[in-house]
Amino acid sequence: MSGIPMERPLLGEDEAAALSALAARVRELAEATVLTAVGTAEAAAVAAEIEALTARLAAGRRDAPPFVPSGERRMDRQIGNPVTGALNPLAPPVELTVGSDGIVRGEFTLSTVYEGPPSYVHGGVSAMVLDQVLGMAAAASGTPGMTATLETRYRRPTPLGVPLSVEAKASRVEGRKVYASGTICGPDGRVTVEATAMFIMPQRFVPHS
Ligand SMILES: CCCCCCCC/C=C\CCCCCCCC(=O)SCCNC(=O)CCNC(=O)[C@H](O)C(C)(C)COP(=O)(O)OP(=O)(O)OC[C@H]1O[C@@H](n2cnc3c(N)ncnc32)[C@H](O)[C@@H]1OP(=O)(O)O
Repeated sequence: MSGIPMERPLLGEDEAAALSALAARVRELAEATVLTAVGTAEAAAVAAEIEALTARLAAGRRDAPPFVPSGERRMDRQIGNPVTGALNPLAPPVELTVGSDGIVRGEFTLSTVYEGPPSYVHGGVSAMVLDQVLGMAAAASGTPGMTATLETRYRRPTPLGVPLSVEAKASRVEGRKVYASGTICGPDGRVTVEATAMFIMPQRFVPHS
């Protein structure tokens, strides 16, 4: 069992906006850190200032990432999610919409903090994005689940620093299992990564009938 409590505090609109703005600044900080050439003394001075800022934030620490109150869909509540969460500096973040056709779509740009091969996106980052998007497509089919399998096929390198699109759809539901597939495309519309996945609603979450 995880040591993080399942119960989540709910953020009000103002606090969610303020913390999302904070996360956006921290994202800029991460990229500036990867690219900085200010030299050792300045880097050490900035590190000390950041340590002090971190202590200020930690002065009011929650036991678990908060949620936002239920939006249009329950799955939009996880504002600390590492792919879609505006509150999480590690999230690009990828903004997703669910169409009436059940297709989950999003556009996003990945900065150099996600670099794998020089100038291209790390394959694990593409897999993480696809896991989330296919998982949301599974959930949109009415049967949310945990990832049981995820297969990625890297057709061509995914470029950093340019708009990418991602989409996914559930293809079939078999009891507690949902199958989904999706793609990431570059700005030219060509597929860079394809994925298929199977999600399983854990037995313990199935309501007893
Ligand atoms: C209501 C809540 C539901 C969950 C919450 C989801 C919220 C969704 C909301 C918003 C969408 C957001 C999107 C999120 C995207 C990211 C998701 C992740 O990152 S998930 C983290 C990574 N994945 C794990 O850590 C899983 C670890 N594995 C497990 O917990 C279990 O193994 C699990 C749940 C996958 C299955 O456990 P069992 O106990 O429920 O299932 P058994 O009864 O053992 O098996 C059922 C059938 O499935 C097959 N099966 C089980 N695991 C399999 C596997 N890994 N691969 C292939 N088949 C598997 C079995 O062979 C069996 O097949 P036969 O019915 O007999 O034919």
